[in-house]
Amino acid sequence: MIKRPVFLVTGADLAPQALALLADFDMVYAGKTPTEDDVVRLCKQHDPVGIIVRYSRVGAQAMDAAPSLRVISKHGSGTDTIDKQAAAQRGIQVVAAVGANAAAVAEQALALMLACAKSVIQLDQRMRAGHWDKATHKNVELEGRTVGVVGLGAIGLRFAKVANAMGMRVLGFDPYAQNLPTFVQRADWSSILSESDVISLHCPLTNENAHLLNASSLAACKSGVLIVNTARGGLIDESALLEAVRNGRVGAAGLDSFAIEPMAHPHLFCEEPRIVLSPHIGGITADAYVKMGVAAAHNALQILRA
Ligand SMILES: NC(=O)C1=CN([C@@H]2O[C@H](COP(=O)(O)OP(=O)(O)OC[C@H]3O[C@@H](n4cnc5c(N)ncnc54)[C@H](OP(=O)(O)O)[C@@H]3O)[C@@H](O)[C@H]2O)C=CC1
Ligand SMILES: O=C(O)C(=O)CO
Repeated sequence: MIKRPVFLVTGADLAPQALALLADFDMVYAGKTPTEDDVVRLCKQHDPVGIIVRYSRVGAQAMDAAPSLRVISKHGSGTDTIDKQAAAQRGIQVVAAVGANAAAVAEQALALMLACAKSVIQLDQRMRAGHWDKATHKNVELEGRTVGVVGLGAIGLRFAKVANAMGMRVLGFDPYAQNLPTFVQRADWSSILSESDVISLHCPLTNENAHLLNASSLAACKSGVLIVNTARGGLIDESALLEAVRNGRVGAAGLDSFAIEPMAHPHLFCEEPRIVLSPHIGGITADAYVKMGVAAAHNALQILRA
């Protein structure tokens, strides 16, 4: 029997619509949260022509373990867990399904911003404990406030558009984006820090921006700033953020991404009611899951068939 080419998926499953596109391939699944070693082992065992990255790191060792590997296709947008330099050196192409989960993540960022501004989780917990804080608590009104959007790509621009429709002034920081829409006012980093009432991160994690928000940048923020991070945990120094929430420099933080995932439990973030948490789920709605799978399969096939 002729052996069919293999796709390795670093996750437990793919949407049926994506699988239909890959019907000519044998599929191998690395499980729910595979380690880099799992990926290396499966590459050695199955020599895939393509890897669809849902979760996990894919480094040089995995690439070297799969001589047939030609494409690494991200089931989503951020490619920070893929060693792109090692891939380029080996002639392996890296592609991403940018845009497939943009609506989902922009909505998650808006949900976290609103949860922070309106103390949604905190007040819910207080009421369940028998408190009625109407006379003592004041929420933040977002209309007329300034939001600093960091990264003006598929997600950042969608988020910015809705924020602007809510009456917010939108400042945007992105050294690479061109032709910004009129509702975004381009700003330098120091203006983002000094003028924003809300800062929402929507840029990739790269070598140049690790700990973009750290003790010194947080100290330059407006007192009470709301921080939203649906991008990557590594963009924030988490200890500095925790300290800034505790001392009130940061009014509240809504986080969907963490330096280490899954986030450890117990974690100091869980002790702070003004930190709202979600388990890196922004990009995962039922609709986005299908769109990401289809785009990841389609992108990989385009490369294999070129
Ligand atoms: N929470 C979740 O589930 C999800 C999180 N994400 C995260 O969101 C990020 C953005 O996604 P998406 O909008 O689809 O990606 P895009 O590539 O469409 O947009 C990112 C934008 O940020 C720019 N950028 C790069 N470096 C910096 C920097 N140092 N400062 C400011 N801007 C920068 C990019 O420029 P250039 O194109 O030149 O690099 C690009 O314009 C992803 O990289 C990922 O980390 C994405 C999807 C799901
Ligand atoms: O698309 C991405 O980058 C993600 O984080 C998916 O969850």
